[in-house]
Amino acid sequence: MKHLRALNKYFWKYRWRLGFGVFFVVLSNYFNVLAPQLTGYVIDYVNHSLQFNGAAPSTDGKSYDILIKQLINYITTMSGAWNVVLLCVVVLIILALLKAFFLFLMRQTIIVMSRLIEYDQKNEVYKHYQQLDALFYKRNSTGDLMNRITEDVSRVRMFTGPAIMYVVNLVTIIGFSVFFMFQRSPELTLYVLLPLPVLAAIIYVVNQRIHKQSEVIQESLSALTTNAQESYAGIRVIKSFTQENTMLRFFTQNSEKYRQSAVGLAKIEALYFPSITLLIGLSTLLTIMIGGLYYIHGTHNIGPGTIVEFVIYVNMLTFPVSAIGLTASMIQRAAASQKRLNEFLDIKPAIVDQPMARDIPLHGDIIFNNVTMQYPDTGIQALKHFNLHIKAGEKIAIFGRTGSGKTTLAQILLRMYDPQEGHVSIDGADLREIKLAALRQQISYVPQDVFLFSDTIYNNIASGEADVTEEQVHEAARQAGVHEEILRFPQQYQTVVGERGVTLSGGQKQRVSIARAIIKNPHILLFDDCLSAVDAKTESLITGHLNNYLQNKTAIIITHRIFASLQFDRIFVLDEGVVIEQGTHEELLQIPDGYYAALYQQQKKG
Ligand SMILES: Nc1ncnc2c1ncn2[C@@H]1O[C@H](COP(=O)(O)OP(=O)(O)OP(=O)(O)O)[C@@H](O)[C@H]1O
Repeated sequence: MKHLRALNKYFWKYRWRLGFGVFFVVLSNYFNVLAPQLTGYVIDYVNHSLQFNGAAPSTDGKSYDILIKQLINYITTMSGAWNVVLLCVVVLIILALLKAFFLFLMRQTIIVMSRLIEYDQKNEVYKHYQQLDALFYKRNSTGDLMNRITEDVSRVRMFTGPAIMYVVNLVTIIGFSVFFMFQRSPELTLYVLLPLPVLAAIIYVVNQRIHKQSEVIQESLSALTTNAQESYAGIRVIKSFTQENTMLRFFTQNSEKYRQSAVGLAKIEALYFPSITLLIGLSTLLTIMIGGLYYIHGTHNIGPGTIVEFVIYVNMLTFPVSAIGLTASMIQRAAASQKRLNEFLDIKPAIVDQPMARDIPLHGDIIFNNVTMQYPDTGIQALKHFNLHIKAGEKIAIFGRTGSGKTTLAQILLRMYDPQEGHVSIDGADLREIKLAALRQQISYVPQDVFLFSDTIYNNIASGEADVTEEQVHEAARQAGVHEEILRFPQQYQTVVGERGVTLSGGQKQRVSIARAIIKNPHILLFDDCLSAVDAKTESLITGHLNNYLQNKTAIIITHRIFASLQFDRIFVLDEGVVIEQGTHEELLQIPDGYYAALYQQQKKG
């Protein structure tokens, strides 16, 4: 339950809605409990007036609510049982309407509040997800992240809405009805309420089982979501390796686990409701039996009216009491879900703005000083005492075998990870002294694994840049050598890419991604193997454009290909996290058995 304390800030925010909601529940239940008193009285009235020639029964020793008392006073001045019955029917209808009206207002306040909290909470979780660093995303599966922001938030809503409503309803209805029952006959009340402790015990035991089972269900649902999400994302691989059946088997296994636990829960719940109905039935039976005995023996001032009144009270208690279990399990599930949400919300992103961080305009004098980077989860040392100095305005290329640390270098420059040792600075400022947003806004990055949003090509290129013009988008696409191809699509720049639209080729995606980087027009550009999927002709077209575009910019181009038409000031070769060769193209070709020279010869032959 302590996990739910995280919701207090929302309850405070919506305190007026909550306060009014509780008030409406109280009012609706108040009008609800007046009905049995009036029904009891009218039965006694009819009974008495039939026996004593139209005389009203005495109310001595019987206490009624103030409103009912007023009505009874008025009734005693009336003549004719038929008129009294008619008046009582009208009053009962009015009471039912008042009850319904306040029930409506109760839902309008408490349930609406729960929807508002759900909305706020989803935004809070999403915002927090956005702030978390790359390591967090490595450690947690997408299915799990999705599950928490959807399923867990929904379960918490069941607490902030229905559960709170049921609890307030339960407390007020029990409070009101037990109060009036006690006033009427304490003995009969005790007998009628006798099955309640048994009910509470059953509810407790069953709820423990429901809670355990719910936890199992939630876990298997997470596994199932992850499983399904990976199959959709990797559908091309699955199909090309004809792994559909294997994936289906895997999904069916996970699904079977979910089915078993869900069916288990349904069985427990199936037992639960009949037992409650049985115990409530027992209360009704006790009311009629003991109330009947009192009436026969003429004791306790009990007549048929009181018996009917008690039967209505007992039935009135049926739903709220049977909802105890449901409500308790809602609260337990919400607590478990909020615990899962808190686990993520309590994670502090490792990469954050330091208090002294500033918004510095960057030109691109980049220094890696003795940088060692070890990935925390794998323990792999990707850079080892790595040194590199790139002067502002230089264009450098980085070569190296796969896994030599090239992408890691880019990740560190963007502060996706902070190195364990050493310093990285731009224009003399340590990366940690530069505001994260300022740093990332001033570096255009084209990643190795291109990602485009399911949106139009236009929006993908313009992404994030508020005031770009159409001409700028077209020019960026021209520079990236993809403008002509975009114009060939029927919808041109309005073509939707991805799941809902056209699937772009690998090379087209890379070039749209380059156009997206170019449009930012930053001083520093970081291209990670971003021309690997284009043919030689397109490559020389793009590198030709880039030669002009990159003038006066600092560019780091990570690649496995030697571009004939792109002039680099210096070239570096990495191996196992250190620089093993550096110099100009000509200098590197002079290194006997050098990696670069060998690559050049190999590509020349090709
Ligand atoms: N997020 C990560 N978590 C753990 N280990 C990683 C991570 N990213 C890379 N590594 C490891 O760090 C080493 C360097 O990887 P990196 O991606 O920097 O190589 P690379 O030179 O860019 O390779 P490629 O040319 O194939 O892209 C590799 O051994 C890799 O397995």
